[in-house]
Amino acid sequence: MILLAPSILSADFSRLGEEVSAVEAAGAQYLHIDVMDGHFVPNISFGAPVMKSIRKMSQMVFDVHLMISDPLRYIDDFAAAGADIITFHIGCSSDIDETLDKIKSHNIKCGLAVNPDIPAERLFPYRDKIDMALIMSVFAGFGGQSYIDGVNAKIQAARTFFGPDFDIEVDGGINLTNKTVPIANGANVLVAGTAIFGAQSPKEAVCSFLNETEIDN
Ligand SMILES: O=C(CO)[C@@H](O)[C@H](O)COP(=O)(O)O
Ligand SMILES: [Fe+2]
Repeated sequence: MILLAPSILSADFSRLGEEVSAVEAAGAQYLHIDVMDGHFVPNISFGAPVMKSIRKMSQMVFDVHLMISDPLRYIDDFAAAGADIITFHIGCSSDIDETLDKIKSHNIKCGLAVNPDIPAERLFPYRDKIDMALIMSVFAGFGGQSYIDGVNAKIQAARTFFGPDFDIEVDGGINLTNKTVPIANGANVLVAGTAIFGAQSPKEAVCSFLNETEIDN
């Protein structure tokens, strides 16, 4: 089964509650929450207080993507704000094992991410500790970039290594035209920001993603 994770990075923040309700009503299972600090990536988005506000009105799985230098420092805040999954990047300054343990101490799922220039193999030593691998199909930092086809082999390598029952999320540049590409290479969780919240009707965009992915599978 394919899981869809609309990224609120591309939502209209003046109507964030309505935007979240629309994608939830359309059947999106995850809500992807892109946190950027202007240091690990050259862009700033929002933090735990924004997530806490929308937590009150949504039952979706809150899939937090931390693009920040020192994720360990903020795990408690995002857990308290209602995260269900917290993913951070290989290459951040926190100790990876310590950060994974911290996430687990809150009884929530954890993931590890790799940017396009980092091999999937860097995730492999953490197999027994992580619940999800996030393969970036753009360089983390901005919505609206184009899917990098060079990551397809990495998605395949991750699927081969982690096996059929493991969550492999792909993030960046995915739209209704190319969504079959990450799926065909082994992804089962798709992030889409611009293709959903940039559409005239985010609700219809979610339905199209989900209907067509059902057909594909
Ligand atoms: O983490 C990121 C970007 O760093 C993503 O989650 C983007 O927000 C996805 O947006 P689109 O590429 O779908 O516009
Ligand atoms: Fe993301």
